[in-house]
Amino acid sequence: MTTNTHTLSGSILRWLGVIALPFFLMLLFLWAGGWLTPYRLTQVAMLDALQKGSGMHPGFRRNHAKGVCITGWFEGNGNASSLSMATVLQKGRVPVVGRFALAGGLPYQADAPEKVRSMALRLMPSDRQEWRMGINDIPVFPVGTPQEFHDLQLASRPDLTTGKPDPARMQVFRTSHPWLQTARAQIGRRPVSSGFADDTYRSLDSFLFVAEDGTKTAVRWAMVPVQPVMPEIGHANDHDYLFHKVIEDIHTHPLQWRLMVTLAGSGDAIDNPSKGWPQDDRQINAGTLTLTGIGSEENGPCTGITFDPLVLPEGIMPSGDPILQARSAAYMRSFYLRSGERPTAPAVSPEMTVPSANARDKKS
Ligand code: HEM
Repeated sequence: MTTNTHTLSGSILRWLGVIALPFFLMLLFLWAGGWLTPYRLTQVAMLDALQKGSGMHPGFRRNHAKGVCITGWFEGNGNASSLSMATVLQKGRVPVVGRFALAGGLPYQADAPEKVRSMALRLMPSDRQEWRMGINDIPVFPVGTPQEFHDLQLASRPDLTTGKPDPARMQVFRTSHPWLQTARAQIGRRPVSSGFADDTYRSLDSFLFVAEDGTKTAVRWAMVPVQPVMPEIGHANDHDYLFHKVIEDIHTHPLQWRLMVTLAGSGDAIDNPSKGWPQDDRQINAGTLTLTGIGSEENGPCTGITFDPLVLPEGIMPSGDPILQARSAAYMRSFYLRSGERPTAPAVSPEMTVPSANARDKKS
């Protein structure tokens, strides 16, 4: 009798195992595909929202679509090495590949003073502990969460008849997100420099520097131009004046930026890039970026790279800022999509060049 009961419960368990495992795997599959949580913000939904604003431009980045590749090096001075063990922050020079771009998914948009400019960098030390970053020339990010970013893309998408964002829809977004008013005002009144060369680019998101002994310090950083900052004058008759200017600048002489690291003060928002940090937070000059080459995205050295902000060396970690994870997922999807598409020629396509030895000598 006891033997029969054991045999029966054994076979029930075996059958449950046979049914339960595939059932569990099926649930997992449906969950990962977003079928069980239709309101969860997925990387697909995020990219759809970006595409609703810009339309479909095969082969181009789904954001910051208009750009050029840049090359040069970063020279760490060791000033930040007590805060982070990252190789790139020790004394020494590492090669850099990067990109200048305009925010937005339109690869042929006209350059204009109010448009957000960006610098993206891949710092490549010989021990492969590379550091990638995408940094923008605004003081704070317009939103604080991935959901807000998604909703802003939908609210600001162009109206089919006017080709511009519908003011009523934008007003609904602003009224329902009053806490973003301060960031919007800060972005609106930022000083605008003459071009890419004399602009300051900021991480906006916060990160953690990790020292040898494990101590973590919350930081943000900015690339601050060594070139004198000139006021914006605009060039209405040149559709690509910002790009033409930076191509000419780099062809004439190398361009340089200081990497200024800001240490969070007590009370600074670590997990929300729409909130600025006070001007009197401690800053460290951690090294100098020098750019000497500029060239087309068409088969250029930056085209096969996505500047995912979570590609970090040992010694730099993501903070709790939720936008970082969303960026990483969106950049991967954008990279995946564009890699399988054939792009048309980019709007600006300089041949990859470095300045003449003569021009370099004049600078140093
Ligand atoms: C949830 C928020 C965000 C989303 C969904 C998003 C999405 C994207 C996507 C899809 C790309 C194109 C990536 C590629 O194809 O390689 C991109 C590029 C870029 N993003 Fe974001 N982004 C977000 C927030 C930010 C923030 C906070 C910054 C801060 C500075 C930033 C800076 C950049 C830069 C500089 C690029 C251009 C990189 C390059 O030149 O290749 N983004 N973004």
